[in-house]
Amino acid sequence: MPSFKGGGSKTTVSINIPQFDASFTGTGDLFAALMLAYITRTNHNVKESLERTIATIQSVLERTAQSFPNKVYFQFYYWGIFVSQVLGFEVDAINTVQFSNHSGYGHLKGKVITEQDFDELIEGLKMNDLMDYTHVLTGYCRSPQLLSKIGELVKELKKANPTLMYVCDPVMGDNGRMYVPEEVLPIYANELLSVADVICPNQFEAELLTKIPIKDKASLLKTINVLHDRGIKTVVISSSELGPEKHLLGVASTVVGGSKTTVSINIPQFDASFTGTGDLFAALMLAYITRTNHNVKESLERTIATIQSVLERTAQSFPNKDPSALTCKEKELKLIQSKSDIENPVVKIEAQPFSL
Ligand SMILES: Nc1ncnc2c1ncn2[C@@H]1O[C@H](COP(=O)(O)OP(=O)(O)O)[C@@H](O)[C@H]1O
Ligand SMILES: Cc1ncc(COP(=O)(O)O)c(CN)c1O
Repeated sequence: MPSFKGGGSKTTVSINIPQFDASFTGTGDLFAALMLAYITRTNHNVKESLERTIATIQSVLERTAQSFPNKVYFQFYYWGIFVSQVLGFEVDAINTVQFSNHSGYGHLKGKVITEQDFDELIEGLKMNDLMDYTHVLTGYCRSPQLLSKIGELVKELKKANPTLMYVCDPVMGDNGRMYVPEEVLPIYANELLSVADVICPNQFEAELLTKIPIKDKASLLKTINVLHDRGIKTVVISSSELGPEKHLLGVASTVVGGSKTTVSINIPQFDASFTGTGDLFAALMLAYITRTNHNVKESLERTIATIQSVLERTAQSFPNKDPSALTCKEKELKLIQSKSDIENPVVKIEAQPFSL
């Protein structure tokens, strides 16, 4: 029964809530967050806030019996989580780091989770029989020991569910610079690639993994083939510098039943560098590769369409500023504002068969 005392006049309202014949966990959290939103929107109109909050929770509880077909398991930071949820995946996330902010800012405070922390979380999931994952997506991780454990876990999960898809985003660096300890490289190269179904390095990361410098389309194709030869079904280079002027080139390649399809896409380049786009890319590819059953052309097109609209909205939020002059904070990706573009991306750029 919320009550508001403002300007001397008090309003108190109550609502009858149809009761479900079960008890749920999480509804109190939901209630508080919804009341916060509606009290803000209505400027403390407790009647409307209570009504909308209860209406929302009632519909969530009604829908709770319908479950999603996919249960994704995430191991990283936050950008991809929202995208996966919007695209219909139920997400369990383990933050491999709990930082105050991403590493693009001048200062970084916080903690990297330890192997013991990780073991405890996995133990709890196992004790409750919650390890029925359909997908695993790994991203930013600074600890080689932890990455190695994640590799073991993926093997275990695959034993339990042979159709589980593991998408490995080997987050190590960009533009010739590593931003994680270099000890993670051999773990990706020797332990994680062998269990990955999909891998999505950027150009620099692909070079690190294969030791092949990518200077032209031929060396790019060679890199992709080396990664396929390691048993990876779908290899995606999220961006390379081989596009036409003011464009990046993205490439995706898949081998199904012995036949290979490789496509590329020209990505209009913004005059700024953003953080989180690689995370977004991996989460989007996971969703579309799943939906289209490894149709790399459609997956790459929809992924790029989505990211382009997120970046446009991000850059346009300061229309009087040159994108290259935006601060780190101003460049935080406008994900929530892009929810409908994430749900229904409009493909404007077609991917083409990749040819030399
Ligand atoms: N400056 C940019 N202009 C246009 N698109 C970008 C830009 N930076 C990133 N992207 C988009 O984000 C995707 C992933 O970025 P990329 O740089 O490859 O990953 P990472 O962040 O892991 O280095 C690219 O495929 C591209 O669509
Ligand atoms: C915490 C964290 N997570 C992930 C990333 C990777 O960012 P991106 O998706 O742009 O590759 C970074 C960038 N250094 C980061 O600081």
